[in-house]
Amino acid sequence: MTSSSKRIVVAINPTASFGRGREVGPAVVTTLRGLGHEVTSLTEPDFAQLLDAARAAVREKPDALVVVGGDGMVNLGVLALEGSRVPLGLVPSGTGNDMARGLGIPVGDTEAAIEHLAAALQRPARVIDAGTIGFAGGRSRFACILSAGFDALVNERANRMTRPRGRSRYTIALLVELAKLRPIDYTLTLDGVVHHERALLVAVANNLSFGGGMKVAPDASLDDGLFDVVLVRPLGRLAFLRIYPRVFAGTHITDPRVVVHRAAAVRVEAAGVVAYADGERIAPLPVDIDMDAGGLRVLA
Ligand SMILES: Nc1ncnc2c1ncn2[C@@H]1O[C@H](COP(=O)(O)OP(=O)(O)OP(=O)(O)O)[C@@H](O)[C@H]1O
Repeated sequence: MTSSSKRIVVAINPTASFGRGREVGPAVVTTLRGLGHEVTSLTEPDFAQLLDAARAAVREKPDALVVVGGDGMVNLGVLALEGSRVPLGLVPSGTGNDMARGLGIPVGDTEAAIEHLAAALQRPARVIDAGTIGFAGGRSRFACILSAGFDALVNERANRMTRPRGRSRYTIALLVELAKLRPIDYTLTLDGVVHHERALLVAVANNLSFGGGMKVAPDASLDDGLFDVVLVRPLGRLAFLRIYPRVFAGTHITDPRVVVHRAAAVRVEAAGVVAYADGERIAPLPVDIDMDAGGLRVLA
């Protein structure tokens, strides 16, 4: 083994992106072993068992935990690494892959992503922020974006759909939900200040995009110790459809009905709304979100 050889745990979601990236996990393991690293490969029948296995592996203090999948697998990594200084590596093979986009990790080119990881393993890890989420009966963590409102409904619908594959699934889910568009009455507490807001969505963002490159919080920084809290105030369906394509470029935030706050502690309350984070279902509101500044080390 060379002096730069590392002990690496690779946690794989073979079902990411509807199983399209099934070969990515084995390719990561083979390539890293070929480079002389000592690799433990983890796959389990479901997310909960994989999280248990990853947590057990992290207790052995490996040099890195690498996740292979989409943002849900980033979420698994963030949960498994709570309280640990072990860095998180990522080879994206999911549908949205928004964390990889935010970190500058190649998306849609597995070979390039593995090369990027192999190079990052030889550098000090980058320190970024994470978020903690408190809700009735539990707590969780996230790295990308917590959303609660229209976008979460779209996410929920897109997750239930099996086709079309890729980003257009989100567009179709969006159009279906758009037909039922209703403003939500939120109570937001931002660093102790209470705001009552009628809005279509609230996104509490560490990373800038969700849904496969939709830059809902284009100015969000992964290491500024603050969340960008994006609100979209009520819009008619046509106005919403006009603004929607602008989210891919992030230019929607110039619309006066889009409001961005910055805060480190956020409470989101609204009746009958479920919070999603990193594309995973978290819990019905209310949720309390706290900044964990510098809480995550990443290989990027
Ligand atoms: N064997 C398994 N291991 C891990 N996760 C699994 C497994 N089977 C199903 N899943 C589910 O996969 C989801 C995570 O998928 P992931 O984020 O990796 O890919 P994706 O949804 O295609 O991508 P993205 O989140 O970037 O859109 C979780 O909700 C998890 O419950």
